[in-house]
Amino acid sequence: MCAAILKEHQHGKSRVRLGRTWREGDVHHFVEWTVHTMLESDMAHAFLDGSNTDMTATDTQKNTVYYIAKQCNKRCSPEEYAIALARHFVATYPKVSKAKVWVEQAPWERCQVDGQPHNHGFAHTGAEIRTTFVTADDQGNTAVTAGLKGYKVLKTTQSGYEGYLHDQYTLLPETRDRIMATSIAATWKYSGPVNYDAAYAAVKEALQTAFWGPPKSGVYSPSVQYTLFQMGKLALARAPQVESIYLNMPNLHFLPCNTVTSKFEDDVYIATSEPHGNIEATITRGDIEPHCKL
Ligand SMILES: O=c1[nH]c(=O)c2[nH]c(=O)[nH]c2[nH]1
Repeated sequence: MCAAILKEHQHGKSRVRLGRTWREGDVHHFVEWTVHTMLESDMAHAFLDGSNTDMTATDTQKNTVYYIAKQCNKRCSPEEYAIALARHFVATYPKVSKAKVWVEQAPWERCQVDGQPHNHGFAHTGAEIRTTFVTADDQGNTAVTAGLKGYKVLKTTQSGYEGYLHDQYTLLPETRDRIMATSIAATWKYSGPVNYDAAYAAVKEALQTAFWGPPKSGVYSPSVQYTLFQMGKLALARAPQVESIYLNMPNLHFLPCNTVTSKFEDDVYIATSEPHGNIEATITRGDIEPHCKL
C-alpha cells in the first residue's frame, strides 16, 4: 500500500437553522439564522486510528449553536453572535485550535400596517441575505468578515458596453443603452471591532449609490467591471473599518427582443438567467490577502 499522509482536517455542522426573538417591551425583534460551524482540532487520531477520544461531536456543535443564541439575551448582530459562538468553542475545548462560524441571516423585515411599523409582524422580503464569517483561534485572534448575497439590482438605462475585442467569434453589437442587472454577492473584512449593523448599512448604501447613481440622472456604466470597482471603492471610502471587499456580480442579461410587428425599440426584452456573464474582483486599501467567500 502507498504511504498516505493526513493533511488539513476539520469537522463541523452545516445548515443549523434557528429563529431568535428579543422582546423589548411590546416591540419584538426577530432574526432567522442558518449557521455553519467548523472546528480545526488536534483530532488526527480520529482519521488515523478510528479513535473519537476528546472529539467535539458535530451534534454537540449543533446544540451549542442554540445554546449561544439563548445566551445572547440582548439584541445582537450576526457578527456578535458568531464571535460569541466561535470563541466559546476555542475556550471550551482544549483540542480545538481554531473555530470557524458562518451565519446567513434571512431577509425578515418589520412590516408596516396603516403606515406604522408593526410591533411583532415581519415579512420575508425575498431580498438579500446578510452573511458573516468569523474565525477565532486559541491564540486570542478573531477575524470578522461580513457580507451579503442574492441582492438583485437593476437599472433600465445608463449602461453600455463598447470597445471590446472584435474577431471572427464576436456577434455582440456595441451599445450605449442597455439594461444592467445583477445579483450582488459581497464579502468584506473588518480591521477591528465595529458597530456591525452600522457598518453593514454603510457598505450596502455605498454599493447602491455607486450602482444606481443619483436618483434623477443615474450614473453611466461602461461595463460591469467598471461599476464593480466603483462600488468597492465607495464602500472602502464610506466604511473606514473595512479593510478589503470582494464583489461577485453576474451580468444577468435582458436581451433585445424584436416582435412580429416591430424591431427592438429599448422596450421589450427577453429576460434570461443563464447563461450569464460573471465578473468578480477583490478591492483592498493595501496589500491584503483575499478573504473567504461564503
Ligand atoms: O459589462 C460587461 N462586461 C463584460 O465583460 C461583457 N461581456 C459581454 O458579452 N457583455 C459584457 N458586459
